[in-house]
Amino acid sequence: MVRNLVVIGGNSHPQLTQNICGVLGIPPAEVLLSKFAVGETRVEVQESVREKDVYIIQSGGGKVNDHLLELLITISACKTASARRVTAVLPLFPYSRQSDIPYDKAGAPLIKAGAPGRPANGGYTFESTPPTPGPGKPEGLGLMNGMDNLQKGLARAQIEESTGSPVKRRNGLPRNDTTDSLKSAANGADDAASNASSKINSFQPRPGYKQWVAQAGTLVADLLTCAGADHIITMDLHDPQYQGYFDIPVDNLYGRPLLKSYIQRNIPNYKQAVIVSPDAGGAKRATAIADQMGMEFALIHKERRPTKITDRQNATMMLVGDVRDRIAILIDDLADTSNTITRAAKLLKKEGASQVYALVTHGILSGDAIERINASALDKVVVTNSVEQQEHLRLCPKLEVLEVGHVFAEAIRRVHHGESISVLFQYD
Ligand SMILES: O=P(O)(O)OC[C@H]1O[C@H](OP(=O)(O)OP(=O)(O)O)[C@H](O)[C@@H]1O
Repeated sequence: MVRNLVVIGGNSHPQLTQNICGVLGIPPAEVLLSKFAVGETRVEVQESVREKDVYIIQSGGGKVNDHLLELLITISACKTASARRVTAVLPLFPYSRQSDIPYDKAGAPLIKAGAPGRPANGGYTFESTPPTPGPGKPEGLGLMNGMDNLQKGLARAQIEESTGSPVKRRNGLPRNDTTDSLKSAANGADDAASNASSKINSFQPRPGYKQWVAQAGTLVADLLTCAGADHIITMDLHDPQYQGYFDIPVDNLYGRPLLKSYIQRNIPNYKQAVIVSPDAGGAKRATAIADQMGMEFALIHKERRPTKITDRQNATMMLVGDVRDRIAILIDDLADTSNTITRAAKLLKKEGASQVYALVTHGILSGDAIERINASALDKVVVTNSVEQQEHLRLCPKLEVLEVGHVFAEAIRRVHHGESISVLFQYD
């Protein structure tokens, strides 16, 4: 029996909200989620949430920016309506792939070359510009400027003291007669100062400083907290360290038990199959499954770390491991354009794999991902319904969908009753 628990579903995945509420045995709360003609989101919570434990379900696929804003407004609406606690349930966490800036092998940000002949990273340097002043280092421009102003001021004070008249500044005001040496001292000081200031005016920071890649992951974490979220529930975060961006509890559920059970039930003689990670980033995730199931593991190594689709298409891929005459099972956290899994499947078939399965927690499948899968060497693609899959299922005969509603329902029930979440995955 769940008391004082309210579940609100956003527009991103009404079916999942229904499934979760079905397991919990409560109806979703009445909310009006609409838009003004201009496109602004409008949220009306149509029942009382005073002193209630509220769970708002909003996933990260589809119109991700609209859904995020809708979630923020709904959190804030519940908070200001005196909800006791508000938990944002994000089956696929939006922006979690942007928790760091893209970088190359040397650790420098990947930025466009600004001009012909400039190195691929745009001439990025780890040196700060202007250099930090310090013992034995040349003075920075800022410090020089300060010193020059001081010298100029002192020279002027000397002239004024000896002549008893104010010295004309370089602004066209009448100038009193002064001794040549003092005049030249003052003018010299002015020249030095104006040289320094023209250096500042013409100062161009190095290209690495002009480019700034937004760390949207940090901002999204802050926005959720500022809107009033007290707790986050999500699944298979792209980068589990992203939890550290929050100063509220984050429960990162695993999709692993669902994927493992699919393998056990549906892949014939699965112990002879090979678990494959399509890139180094997902190796930990895939080896965890291979180890727990006593299966072999292979890795596809991408020659360089790509950040754009075009980069990914150009990246060289090579297989580390043996898949000849065996079923290869690709494991990844998400498929967006599906470029990663379709290219990996092509390579695995070339290396002699008899069949290729892709088991992916979040089937975002944007743009022409479905067409790409249909035309690919993949035999089967298995995703969870952390993102809406009805339309994908209609278009893709190779697609199979695993239900996650009961996992989120159980997590909500446990959080509501103050029970452990980790025991949920203790024996997976
Ligand atoms: O379907 P796609 O459009 O090909 O995208 C899917 C890939 O993107 C993500 O990794 P990402 O390339 O962001 O980097 P990482 O795993 O190296 O962190 C994800 O882990 C997949 O491997």
